[in-house]
Order: sequence, then C-alpha cells, then structure tokens
Amino acid sequence: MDAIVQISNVKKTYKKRKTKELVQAVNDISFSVRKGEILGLLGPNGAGKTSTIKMICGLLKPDEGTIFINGINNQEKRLKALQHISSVLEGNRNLYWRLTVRENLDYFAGNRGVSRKEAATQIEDLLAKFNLKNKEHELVNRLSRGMQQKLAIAVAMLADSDVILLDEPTLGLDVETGYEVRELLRGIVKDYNRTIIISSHDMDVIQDLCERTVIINNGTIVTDDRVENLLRLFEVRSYKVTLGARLTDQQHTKLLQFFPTLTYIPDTHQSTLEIDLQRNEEIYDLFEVLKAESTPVESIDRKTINFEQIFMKIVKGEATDHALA
Ligand SMILES: Nc1ncnc2c1ncn2[C@@H]1O[C@H](COP(=O)(O)OP(=O)(O)OP(=O)(O)O)[C@@H](O)[C@H]1O
Repeated sequence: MDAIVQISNVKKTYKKRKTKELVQAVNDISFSVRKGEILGLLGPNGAGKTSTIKMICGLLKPDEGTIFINGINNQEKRLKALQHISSVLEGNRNLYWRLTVRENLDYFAGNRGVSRKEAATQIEDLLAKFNLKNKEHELVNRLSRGMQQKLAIAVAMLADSDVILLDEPTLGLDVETGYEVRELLRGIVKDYNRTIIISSHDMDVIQDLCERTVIINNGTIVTDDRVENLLRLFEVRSYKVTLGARLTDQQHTKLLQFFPTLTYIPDTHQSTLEIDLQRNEEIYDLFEVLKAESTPVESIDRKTINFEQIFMKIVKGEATDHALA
C-alpha cells in the first residue's frame, strides 16, 4: 500500500499535574493513511483523537511507537518529516488576526521561500478557489468564522505539504459554508492530490467526505474500515418488522433475550419491532417466537441507518466483524 502516514504501536500516557494520576490517552494505536485518501478520525470525547493528531504533527512525543510521514520518522527527523504535513487545529490558530486575508497569504507564502512571482500566482489561485477574492483586504478578525476557516485551510495549502490535518473543519459553520468547505476539501484531494486527515464530531461530514474511518475509543482503535462497508454492514443487520397484532408478554420477554437492543412499539393493528442482527441466522429466532402465537407479519424492511447511528453502535461496543458483509 502507498502509505503517506504510517503509525505503529503508538502509546501516550499523561500524568495529571495535581493528583499525579496516570491517564493512558493512546494505547497501542496502529494505522496508515494512503496517499490521496480522506481519512476520518473519530471517537467520543476523551477518546484520544487530539493526542493522536498532535503526535502525527509533531506537537507531542509518543511514549512508545513510531510515526512515519512520507517514509520519514517524525521523531528522528522531525523538521524534515513535518515539511510533509500541515495542520489546522482548533479553528483558526494558524492565522494572524490583525493582518488582512492577502497579508496572511503573502506572509505564509514568503515563509516558504518561493519566488514572488510563483507566490503571487498561487495566492490568486487560492483566493479564487476559496471564494475569498472580494475579502482579500479585510482584516482576519472581521471575517466570519466560515471565512476564517477557509483562509486557514488556504494557508495550510500554501505550505505545499502532502498531508493536511484538520481538527473539526466545519465546527460552528452554517449549513451553506459547511457545504462549501466540504467541496473545497474534496477539490484539494482531487485537484491537488493531497491527503487529508479529518477529526470531527460531525458524522454527516465524515459520511460525505471520508472514504475510510478510524474510530478510537478509550485510546484504542475499535474500527478501521471503509465508510461504505460500515454502512452496508449495519444496514444488513438492522430490520424493521411490522406486525398485524401486539406481542404477548412472553413473546416480548423472549425476543428481548434474543435481541437485547430491540425496540418494540405496540399497537393493536400495527405494532413495530426494530431489531439488529449479529448474525444472519438470528432472523430464525424472530420467526420462531412469532410463529408460536401465529402473530401476523405484515412486512420486513431493512432499516436505513446513517453514519451517526453506526458510530454510536460501534462506540457502545457492538462487534463489527465482517460475517455479514
Ligand atoms: N495534558 C493532559 N494532561 C492530562 N490528561 C490529558 C491531557 N491531555 C489529554 N488528557 C486526557 O487524555 C485523554 C484523551 O484526550 P484527547 O484530548 O486526546 O481526546 P479527544 O478524543 O481529542 O477528546 P475530545 O473529542 O473531547 O477533544 C482524556 O482522558 C484526556 O482527559
């Protein structure tokens, strides 16, 4: 595989300043990111995402394990490795708030040491692509959050690095600007052949943008799979069953034993059951229980399930083996 980022057996433990208590934030994480991929790094609060991101971009040193960026060990040859990666962390930190949009772009282009002519062409291109041309002389602190975010990404693009790390790129943006940022990110990967790692709580963004997702919980990876596989896997498992009568109490109890996450909405004429199967054969357990009382089955439909629901299921510990895929 053509890995641009390779993380192997990385661990990080913090010591709380006051209590000296140890917190294992990242516990033996390994994954790689392919060139040209958009990878979603997900997890509930405190899962270890930020620690992982900080270790990738060299802001934090792992206790154990290695991180290679474009084949370069980011601890042994830190500066060389970091030339291949830029990050937009926690909003807009990489901008100068008292400078204008263009001054920021000029400054960061100057930092790279490219010729003035080359920088000017690149800046014009970015201003147009990021729809910021009519704001080029505006001070950054006067821009909306969405425009600041777009500028922060444009500045990250100027570094010409292969990998861009984005922490919550659409946080706090309105629907339209959020959509615009998504389109920009898609374009960055397609037109500029960059690799993007996104950490986000917005599952729509992940479902829409990312081909693959790594889900972290309690410092370990619980899922590393293509988004499309996860959607298919969980859709197959979730069914909505419409019944022409109510279940008896015994039936309900029995079904709960088979399907602990079952949702039952009773109604004399049309009750509904929602069940998740761990294995295909479990559907027979359902029929067995229904058959015992000759409960009429009116329909069985696969439940459409979105990525947010899948994320919740994974984090709550449902297995994601591929037996059904
Ligand atoms: N500097 C620190 N000192 C002590 N503990 C820390 C420190 N930074 C993070 N932690 C702890 O490490 C764990 C992982 O934190 P991290 O910030 O990496 O998680 P996260 O997935 O980014 O969470 P969130 O989504 O809330 O930002 C948490 O339990 C957190 O409290």
